[in-house]
Amino acid sequence: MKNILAIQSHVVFGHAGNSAAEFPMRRMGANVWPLNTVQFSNHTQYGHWTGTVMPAEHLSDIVKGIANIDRLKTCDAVLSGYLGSAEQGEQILQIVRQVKAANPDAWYFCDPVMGHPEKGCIVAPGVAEFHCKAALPASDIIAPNLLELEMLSGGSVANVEEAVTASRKLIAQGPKIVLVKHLARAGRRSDRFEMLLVTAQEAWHISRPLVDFGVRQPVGVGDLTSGLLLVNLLKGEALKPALEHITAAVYEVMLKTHEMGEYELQLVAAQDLLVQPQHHFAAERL
Ligand SMILES: Nc1ncnc2c1ncn2[C@@H]1O[C@H](COP(=O)(O)OP(=O)(O)O)[C@@H](O)[C@H]1O
Ligand SMILES: Cc1ncc(COP(=O)(O)O)c(C=O)c1O
Ligand SMILES: [Mg+2]
Repeated sequence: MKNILAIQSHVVFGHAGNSAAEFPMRRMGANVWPLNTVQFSNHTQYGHWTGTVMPAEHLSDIVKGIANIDRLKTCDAVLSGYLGSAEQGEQILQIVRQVKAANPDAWYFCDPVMGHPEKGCIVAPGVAEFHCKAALPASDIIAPNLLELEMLSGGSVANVEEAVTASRKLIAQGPKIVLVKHLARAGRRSDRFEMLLVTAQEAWHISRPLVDFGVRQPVGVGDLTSGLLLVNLLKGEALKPALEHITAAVYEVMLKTHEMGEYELQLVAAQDLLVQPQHHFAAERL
């Protein structure tokens, strides 16, 4: 079994951060150690929420406890996502160093959640800068959406070719794998949801149909996508089948959510489809 220390948000109602990724990662066969950066009532795209941002030291305190029972060496990957403060970022990098000292084969998978004010994804000040300056060079795998890719690479990205070039710019600074989770306006077609998986040698493009949710798009899709990719790669899947699986798995969740007329991702209802999707989308090598 692979063990993932998952450091991101927790929402009590609904699905975002660990509340979107923890169950699917377990359902895919990985052990998850959820370490929550915040505990909120609900995700921020409702416009208001209650709850607490964990003090930055809380993160290292918990990891110290795991080190004290000598289990840190069994950690195969650190996954980070939505942070409650920029100070938490510094603690996470310290934790990554500590995990890698205990297990030199462990990976750091960074989902650089930077916020999206127009969509209502609210992130604390300094978090975007933390991802650009500190998390990017420390990561082994990074999974930006289009806006995050532009912020990380320091330039605009208008099409697939530019997205590959921007991803390789990131690779030159640290990570070995870049997942562009949503090509959005830089994609080939506006009626499809497209992603890219890029390494120094390879680039894969994939697309799935858009499900019509109107203006109320489900949240937590990125967190689900990142978690599923990490599990696939930890299981030793090659890039192409890993990308194909996560594309179909997330599509099944979107379809189920739409079919049930819900706003929150229907992860429990779609759990079997998530592991064995009925749809298949073929990735194309660029
Ligand atoms: N098949 C699909 N049909 C319609 N919308 C989708 C589909 N897959 C993902 N989405 C939506 O696309 C958006 C992706 O958000 P974006 O900010 O680009 O990435 P991330 O979730 O990583 O932050 C989300 O609003 C999500 O609900
Ligand atoms: C608490 C929380 N965590 C995580 C996210 C990230 O969600 P997504 O996967 O859609 O980027 C959000 C987005 O609003 C959020 O409010
Ligand atoms: Mg995101």
